[in-house]
Parts: sequence; C-alpha cells; structure tokens
Amino acid sequence: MSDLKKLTFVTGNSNKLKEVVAILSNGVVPPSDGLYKVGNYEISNISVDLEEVQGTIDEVTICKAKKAAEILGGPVLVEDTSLAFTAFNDLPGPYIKWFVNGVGLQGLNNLLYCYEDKSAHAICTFGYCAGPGEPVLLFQGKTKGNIVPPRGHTGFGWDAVFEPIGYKETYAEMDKEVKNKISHRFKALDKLRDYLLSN
Ligand SMILES: O=c1nc[nH]c2c1ncn2[C@H]1C[C@H](O)[C@@H](COP(=O)(O)OP(=O)(O)OP(=O)(O)O)O1
Ligand SMILES: [Mg+2]
Repeated sequence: MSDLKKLTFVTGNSNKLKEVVAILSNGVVPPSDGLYKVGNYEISNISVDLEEVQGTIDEVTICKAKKAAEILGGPVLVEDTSLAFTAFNDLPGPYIKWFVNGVGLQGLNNLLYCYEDKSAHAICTFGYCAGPGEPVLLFQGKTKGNIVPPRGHTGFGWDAVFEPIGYKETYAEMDKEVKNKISHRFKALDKLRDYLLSN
C-alpha cells in the first residue's frame, strides 16, 4: 500500500468535486473515506479557492496548478471550466464564473439574443503538477451544445442554460448519470485516467 502515490484535487467547488468522484469511481462506489484510487494514485481533496489569472484556458489552468502545488508542497490536480460562445469568439471562456455571478442565467441567455448562432462549447481542463517547480500536464474535454433559456435546477453554475447537441434536456434537466457520461468533465477525466493508469 505504501507505493500508492498521493495526489490532492484542489477545488473550492463542491459540485465539481461530486462529479469528479462519481466519474472516477465509475458512478458505482462513492468512497466513504474521502479517498479514491486510480491506478497507483490515491486521490484526496481539499477546498481552496485558488487565485485565477487572466489568460487563455491553458494559462489559467497552468497557473492554478502551480499555485496549488506551491501551497500544498506536493502533487496536485486542479480543474478549470470554460463556457465558450461561438458567436463571441469563445468568450466568456474561462471568465464564465464572473458572468454567471454578474448577469445570472437568464442574462447569459440574453447575451446571445442578437445572434443567430447560439452554440457554445463546455470545456473542462485538468492540470496535474507533481510538485512545486514541476511542469503542468493538461487534460481537456469538450462538449458542444446550445445556450437556451434556463430550464431545470439552478444548483450548479450554468447547467440550466446548456443543452448538449443531440439532447432535448439541459445539463440541469438530465439525470446526473447521463450528464456524467457525455460531459466536458467526463471527457477530460477519461484522458486523465489513461495517464494515471499508465504512470
Ligand atoms: O459542469 C458544470 N456545469 C455548470 N457549471 C459549471 C460546471 N463546471 C463548472 N461550472 C461553473 C462554476 C463556475 O461558476 C464556472 C467555472 O469556474 P471555475 O474557476 O472552473 O470553478 P470554481 O471557481 O467554481 O471552482 P475551482 O475552485 O475549482 O476553480 O463554471
Ligand atoms: Mg475557480
């Protein structure tokens, strides 16, 4: 057991954490001790609100990961989520959090009122850093959808205004198991899992 490598997922968002745990444990066994294992890695989590710089998705994620590795002094995992409107040349992108907080869900939908193209990409980027001063590896997943007037629960970010292509329900209306099989986060975790299983 001592050869297990410890890895801490650093996020201030409990909804993100729930999805990550559900996806990494294949939705079957929610770990009771707050630790879950992928290959030789034992992943725990800690709630820290990391500083977020301005920049591209990659830059924001790399910065978060480096900051987290410095604070914790060991191997970390962070994640940054973007919502990129095609009509806006991919903005708000990594700044979506401040848009949700600033204009609300109806407001997000209204932003695209004058544009025919309502499409958007949900993008999830995990950053893995082995420790302070170490390089950051990125694992990204994207899901395409349309921005619609809010439908469904409003408990998690912009879930209620994002309707994935091929579905008639928003992320907020669909069963969690369905979201967790098609989501940007699922696709990113698929790549991260491959890495963790082979390293
Ligand atoms: O699947 C999702 N479905 C709907 N909304 C989502 C999702 N995933 C993140 N979100 C929201 C949370 C935040 O308003 C923004 C991303 O900002 P982001 O900086 O990545 O998240 P955060 O600051 O809440 O947590 P963290 O401490 O990991 O940075 O989009
Ligand atoms: Mg954040």
